[in-house]
Amino acid sequence: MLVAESQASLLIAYAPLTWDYLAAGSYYLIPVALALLLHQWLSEHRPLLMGWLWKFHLMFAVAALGLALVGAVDLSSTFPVFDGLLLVSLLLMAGSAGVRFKRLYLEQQALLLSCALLAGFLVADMAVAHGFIPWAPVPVSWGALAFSLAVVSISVWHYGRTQKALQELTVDLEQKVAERTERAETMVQREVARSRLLALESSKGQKLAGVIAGLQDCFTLDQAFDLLLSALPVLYLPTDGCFYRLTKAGQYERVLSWGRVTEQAFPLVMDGHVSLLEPTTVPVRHQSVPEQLCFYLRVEPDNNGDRPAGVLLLSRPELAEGLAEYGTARIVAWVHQSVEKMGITLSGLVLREQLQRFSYEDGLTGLKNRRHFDEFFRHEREVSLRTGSPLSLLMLDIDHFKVFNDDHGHEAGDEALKMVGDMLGQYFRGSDTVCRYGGEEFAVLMPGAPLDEARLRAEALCTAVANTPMIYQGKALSALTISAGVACWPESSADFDELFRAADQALYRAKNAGRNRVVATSV
Ligand SMILES: Nc1nc2c(ncn2[C@@H]2O[C@H](COP(=O)(O)OP(=O)(O)OP(=O)(O)O)[C@@H](O)[C@H]2O)c(=O)[nH]1
Repeated sequence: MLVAESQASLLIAYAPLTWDYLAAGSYYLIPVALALLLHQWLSEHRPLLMGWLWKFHLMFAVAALGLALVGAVDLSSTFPVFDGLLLVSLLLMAGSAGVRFKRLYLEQQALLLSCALLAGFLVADMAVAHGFIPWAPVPVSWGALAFSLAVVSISVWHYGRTQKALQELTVDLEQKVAERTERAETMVQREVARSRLLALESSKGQKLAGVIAGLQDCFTLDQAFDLLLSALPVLYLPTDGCFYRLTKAGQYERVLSWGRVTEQAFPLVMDGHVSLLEPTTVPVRHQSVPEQLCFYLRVEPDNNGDRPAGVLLLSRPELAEGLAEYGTARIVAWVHQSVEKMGITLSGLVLREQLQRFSYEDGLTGLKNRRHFDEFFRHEREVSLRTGSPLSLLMLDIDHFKVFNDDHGHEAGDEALKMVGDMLGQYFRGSDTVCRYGGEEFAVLMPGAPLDEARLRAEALCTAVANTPMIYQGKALSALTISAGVACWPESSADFDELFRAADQALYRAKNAGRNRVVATSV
C-alpha cells in the first residue's frame, strides 16, 4: 500500500491506474489480515465475530474492486464506505483484543500495539480526509513502519529463540542418544553374560546328569563318595570351593579343594557344632550374599542325626555387573538343586545298601543269615566241584539253651546269642562264612578246609565258649557250652546233597554223647 501510494511506484512501472487499484486493494485487505490474525489468536473468544469480519472485508474488497474495474462504480466512491466499515471493524477488533490482551504472549501484544498505532494513524487520516478534523499531515507510513518493525523484530526474536531451542534440543537429543546407546550396550553385555550363564547351566546340567547316573551305579557309599569327589570340581568350576566330610569324631574334614582356596576362607577342619556355617539360601531381590556359599549334603538314613554327611563351600561367584544379583540367585538355586539331587541319590544308595544288608544279615548277631548261607553254599559247591578242593560244613548248637533262657530270661538269652556270634566271627577266616542258621543254631562253611582242620577249629571254639563267662547286666552267669557236628566234601560225603544231613547227624551224635563236644563224620 505504501509503495503504491508513493511517487516511487511510477518509477517501477508507469501505470498510475493500476497502482491506484493496488493501493485500494491493499488498503481494503488491511482489516482482512487483522481479523484473520485475531481469529487465530482469539480462537477461544468470539471466533465467529472475527470469522465474519475477515470474510466480510474480503468480499467487500473483491466487490468494490470488481465493480470499479467493470465501471459500475467509481473507485473513489468506495473509499468512504470502506472507511466507515473499517472504523466499525477496528472498534470491534479493538474491543475483542482488549478483553484478551493480558492473556496474549508478549510478541502478540507487541504486534497488536503496532497494529493499534497503524489503525490510529489510519483513523486520523480518514478523519482528515473526510474533513472531521482540520487538515494536517498524518504519518500513516510511520504507523506502517512501526508495524513492519514490530513484525521484523518479532521474527528476528522468534528466529533467535528457535535457534536456541534447536540448539538445546540438539544437545538434549545427543545426550539422550548417548544415554540410550550406553543403556543398550549395557543391556547387550548383560544379555551376552546371561546367555553365557544359561549355556554354562545347561552344560553343567548335563554333567550333573552324568554324575547322578554314576552315583546310581555305585554299590557302596564309600565308592559313591569317591566318585562324588572327582566330580565336584567339574560341576562347580569356575567357582572355587571345598568339600568337607563328616568324621566319626563329629568334625568336618576338608577332603577336597579346587580353584584358589585359602585356609582362612576354607579351614581344614570345621567343628560340627560350633563353626559349621549356616546353609546359604537362595537370595531374594536386593539381598546380599555372603562371601562363602555353604551347602549341606544330606544323606538321610546315614545315622548322622541332624548333621549333614558332607558340606560344600563355594566362594561367591564373580559375575558381570548388572548380572550379579540375578546370576548369583540362579547359581545358588542351581547348586542347591544339584547338591540335593546328589544327596537324594546317595540316600537311595544307602537305603539300597541297608536293604541288601538286612536281607542277608541276622539282625541280632550281625552274622549272615540262612538265605546268604544257602547262596554261598551253592556257590562254593560249584567251586569245589570244579577245583576238587574240600568244603567243610560245621553245624553248631548252644547246649540247653532253653534252660538258660528259662533261668535268666529271654534278653539274657539274646545277649548269649550275640556273644557266641561274636566268638564265631573271630574264630574263622574271612573267607569262611559264619551264619546264624536259626534259633540257637549256627552254621559255618569253610571252603578249602579238610575235615580235620574244620574239626580242630570247632574244638577250639567249643573250649573257648565253655571257658568264657557270660556277663549279663554286670553279673557273671554260668558259662555256656556248644556242640558241633562237622562234615566235609568229599571226606564225609561224595554227594553234596548229603553234606547237611551228615553235619546234622554229627551234631546229633555230639548232643547224645553228652554235649560240649565236636563230632566229625567221615565215610
Ligand atoms: N533268647 C533267645 N532264645 C531263642 C532264640 N531263638 C531260639 N531260642 C530259644 O532256644 C531254645 C532252643 O531250645 P531247644 O531246641 O529245646 O534246645 P536246647 O534247650 O538248647 O537243648 P539242646 O539243643 O538239646 O541242648 C528255645 O527255648 C528257644 O526259645 C532267640 O533268638 N533268642
